[in-house]
Amino acid sequence: MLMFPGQMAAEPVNVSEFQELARLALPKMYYDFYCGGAEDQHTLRENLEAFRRITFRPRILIDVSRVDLSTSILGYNISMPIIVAPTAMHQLALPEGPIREVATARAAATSNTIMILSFTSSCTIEEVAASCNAVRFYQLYIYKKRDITATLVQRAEKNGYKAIVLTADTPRLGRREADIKNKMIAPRLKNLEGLFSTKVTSDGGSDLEAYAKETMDPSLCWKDIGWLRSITKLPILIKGVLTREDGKIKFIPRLNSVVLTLDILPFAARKAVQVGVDGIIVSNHGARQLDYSPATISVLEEVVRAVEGRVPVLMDGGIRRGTDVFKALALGAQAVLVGRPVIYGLAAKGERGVQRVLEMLKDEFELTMALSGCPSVKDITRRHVTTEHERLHSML
Ligand SMILES: Cc1cc2nc3c(=O)[nH]c(=O)nc-3n(C[C@H](O)[C@H](O)[C@H](O)COP(=O)(O)O)c2cc1C
Ligand SMILES: CC(C)CC(=O)C(=O)O
Repeated sequence: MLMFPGQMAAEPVNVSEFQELARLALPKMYYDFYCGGAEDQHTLRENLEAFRRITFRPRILIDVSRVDLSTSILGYNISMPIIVAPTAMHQLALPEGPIREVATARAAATSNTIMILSFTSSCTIEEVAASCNAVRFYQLYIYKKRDITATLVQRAEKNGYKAIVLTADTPRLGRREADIKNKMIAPRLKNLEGLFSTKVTSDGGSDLEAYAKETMDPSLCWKDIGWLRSITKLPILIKGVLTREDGKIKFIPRLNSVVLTLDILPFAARKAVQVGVDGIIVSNHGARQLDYSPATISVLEEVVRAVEGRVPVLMDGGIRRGTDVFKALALGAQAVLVGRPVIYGLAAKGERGVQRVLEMLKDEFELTMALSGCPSVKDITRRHVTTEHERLHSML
């Protein structure tokens, strides 16, 4: 956003402008941490670019005097198919005052949508739960010290979180070169106070990476979903399943609904269903883990097909416009998660900023629906978009 000296900053009108405000507001180390991706950041660019290669097939002369964006996820009614992704350490975006993830949760509540609280949050599970009536899911990393993970799951359950989102794409942290150069600090995790010290120091690079190496369990495998199910009644969402080899896992009967945040691959999608999860989130962790993973929107349909409607599929990665939300729904997602845009809102304007970002995406999505001839989310179909693959195929 270009500004002349003395000129008042105009209110941002889109998510990119919020990003610029966040860049101006944050110390470089934190801004780099939030906006960066892994290694060459190819996937980071692709997450955005792949949306631009999808075009619309809008319909006309359909009554769109009322447009209904509401939907439901795992039985929870929400005002729009846009929910808050789990992102770490909101304290870095909003250092003043005790609020942090509480501000994000309150904004989600005002927007009548779901917030997924990160395992690496600055506020505690209890603080966020007490702050508002947003429907909350709890994102989980499985630590080498299983009892710590189990304690947090129990606290989430006790405090009214409605599902566990197991992030499974992080046996080790992706190589984020800006964090290495900046010597990114390790999180101080209030949730772990009295349980475990997260104070680690790297030998000259990213403390965050050293923290992940020290804590995350790289031996995590499919059978551990059985363990997780044995310690909670909550639905479980998993993030980050990858190979056909996962087929060795035995079927675990579904005891209750389970949601899964899945990173990318269709075999993984089948596996996720096989072990009895109730939903999948297609995600490449905002391009922060394995660089040269495909853009999530480009593999969404493949995953949706593999799942064959047995569980809902959600997606995240690169959602910056209401048109992106529409494209994801047309390709089979039941809802999308937004990560960085929420942080940009928080860094720029606190709770009100997050609220504005969610509102902007909602308004843009509503307009996209109207201009495409879709009065409700159920009216959005595969035939409302053309993918690059289809365009290339039609030229043969
Ligand atoms: C700064 C940052 C921190 C994140 N922290 C977490 C986390 O703690 N747990 C997790 O499962 N995913 C985490 N993610 C990934 C997000 O949940 C989500 O997959 C991603 O941000 C979506 O892409 P987007 O940022 O383009 O919307 C993080 C992403 C960012 C950008
Ligand atoms: C502390 C990190 C493990 C949080 C995270 O998932 C991320 O930065 O992408």
